[in-house]
Amino acid sequence: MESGGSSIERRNTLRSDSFSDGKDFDNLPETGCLSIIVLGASGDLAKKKTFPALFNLYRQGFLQSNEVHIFGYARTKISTDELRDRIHKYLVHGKSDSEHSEDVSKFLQLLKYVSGSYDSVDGFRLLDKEISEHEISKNSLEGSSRRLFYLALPPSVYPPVCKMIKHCCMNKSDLGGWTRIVVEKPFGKDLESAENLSTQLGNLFDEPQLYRIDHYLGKELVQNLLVLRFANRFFLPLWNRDNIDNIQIVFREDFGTEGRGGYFDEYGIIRDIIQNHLLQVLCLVAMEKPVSLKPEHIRDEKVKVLQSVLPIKPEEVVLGQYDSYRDDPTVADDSNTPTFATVVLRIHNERWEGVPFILKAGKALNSRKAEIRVQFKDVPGDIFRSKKQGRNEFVIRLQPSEAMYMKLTVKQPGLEMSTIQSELDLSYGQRYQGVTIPEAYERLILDTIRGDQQHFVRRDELRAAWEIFTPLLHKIDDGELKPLPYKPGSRGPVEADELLAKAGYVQTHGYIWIPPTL
Ligand SMILES: NC(=O)C1=CN([C@@H]2O[C@H](COP(=O)(O)OP(=O)(O)OC[C@H]3O[C@@H](n4cnc5c(N)ncnc54)[C@H](OP(=O)(O)O)[C@@H]3O)[C@@H](O)[C@H]2O)C=CC1
Ligand SMILES: O=C1O[C@H](COP(=O)(O)O)[C@@H](O)[C@H](O)[C@H]1O
Repeated sequence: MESGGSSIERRNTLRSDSFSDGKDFDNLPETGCLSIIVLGASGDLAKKKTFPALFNLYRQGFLQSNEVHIFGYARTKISTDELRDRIHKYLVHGKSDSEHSEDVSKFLQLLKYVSGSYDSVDGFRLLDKEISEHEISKNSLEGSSRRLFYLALPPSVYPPVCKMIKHCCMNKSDLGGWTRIVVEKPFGKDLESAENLSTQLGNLFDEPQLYRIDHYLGKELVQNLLVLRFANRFFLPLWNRDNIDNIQIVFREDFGTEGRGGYFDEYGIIRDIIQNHLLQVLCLVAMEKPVSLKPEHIRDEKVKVLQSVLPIKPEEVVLGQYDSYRDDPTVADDSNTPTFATVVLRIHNERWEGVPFILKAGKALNSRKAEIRVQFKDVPGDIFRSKKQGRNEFVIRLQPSEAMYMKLTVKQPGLEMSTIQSELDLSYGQRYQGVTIPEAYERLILDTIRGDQQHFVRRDELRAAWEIFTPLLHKIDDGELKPLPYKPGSRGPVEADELLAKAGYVQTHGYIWIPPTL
């Protein structure tokens, strides 16, 4: 297929080659029907992300009407038709062709809503009955059916819900069937609470049944990181402390907590973005080459990176809170919660000793983007005196407008021998015209069905991630560290830029990368 071809091929099988719940199912084809159960189906994530992702998988042929049924479960008392009405507009969002609307109505027919509480046997028995009826109607052999429970719920209810699933909704798995549980972040609030949650879930399900989702791991350019690093000769010799001066991993949003103030005030930007999304990206940027692409080999290397991170120094942290944040009635008037943070992490190993990894995230800033910026050291013996032009940088723009570009110094075209900064630019919109880049949730749900845990967070990874941030978070929770005020629509506190410069980042003045237009 040409490199600009269809992003996902239609497939008949949902089987992954790389993994199978720790059991040897090689001789057991997955013939049983598939039930996907979205718990918290009345909520924000379910309507905006989970159902649309399922719809896109259906539309592309990854979920087949003859084998899949989708159940919504929540306390809210609505009918199946009301649930269909609620999610309809999120499925058709931005699309209008008639073929699509036919797909939408067929997809909605796969849906069934069951109402019940999260800790009652009655609700879950009813759910199990509905799932079993579906399995029987599809002539699915006992032991071969597959059940995927997606917890689009606040983590506080994970333990009772998992207990109920274990108690009332497990199927037999001796003929290749399975039961898997997908849990959303935040997985805990600190090391202790996360371990507590992991233990409660671990007492009910084996690790290969648990899928801790971090949707940044499903983003196209995050998935590209290992390919870039380990399939290109260019990068192999350069990717180390001898050549790289500093690395920034940045998340910026140009809107505030909007409607999620209550949740956010309890967690703050470090728990919401940095401890999970940005740290996962850091792992992929910094890890050593895994033995193979097997999920366990990759996750082993990620854990090693996390375990090599040194304790965070308070002087290498800048926190901020945007001015109108506390106007939200769901936010405490004296809230100490940061909506912005810059944190320098240092990795104590042979490859990265001395290279600061600067993680920066903020809400209500002047732009929306997420990117990785690798800044190289100055050229030794600079005969062109090109240092003033700025350093080489390799930038991976995760969103919006996925791209990667290399900032480099070239001769300015013309008669004079002068230098200028330019770039080698791979902008996806231009290079891969007509290709739809799948949504992160789409890929990750497909992985859960295929049983591929590569892009999910393993328990020891989670533990190591909390070990890094818990001391800092406790200092913030105790009011020992306070966020600095910043204006909504700004770059955040100026102190953050000062910290960046102190860590070694040299800004190129006068250069700006403009994504190419078609
Ligand atoms: N929304 C988003 O953009 C993102 C969300 N997440 C995570 O996904 C999960 C779900 O998020 P989201 O959909 O926004 O959450 P919601 O607040 O919308 O909750 C989802 C559903 O859970 C039920 N619920 C809410 N609060 C409680 C409670 N205290 N006790 C029991 N049930 C409750 C409600 O259903 P009912 O009352 O009908 O039972 C609600 O519709 C969370 O873990 C969140 O952190 C992660 C990334 C992004
Ligand atoms: O997990 C979260 O992510 C979103 C940002 O996701 P993105 O894919 O749009 O970058 C963020 O807005 C939210 O606060 C956080 O919980």
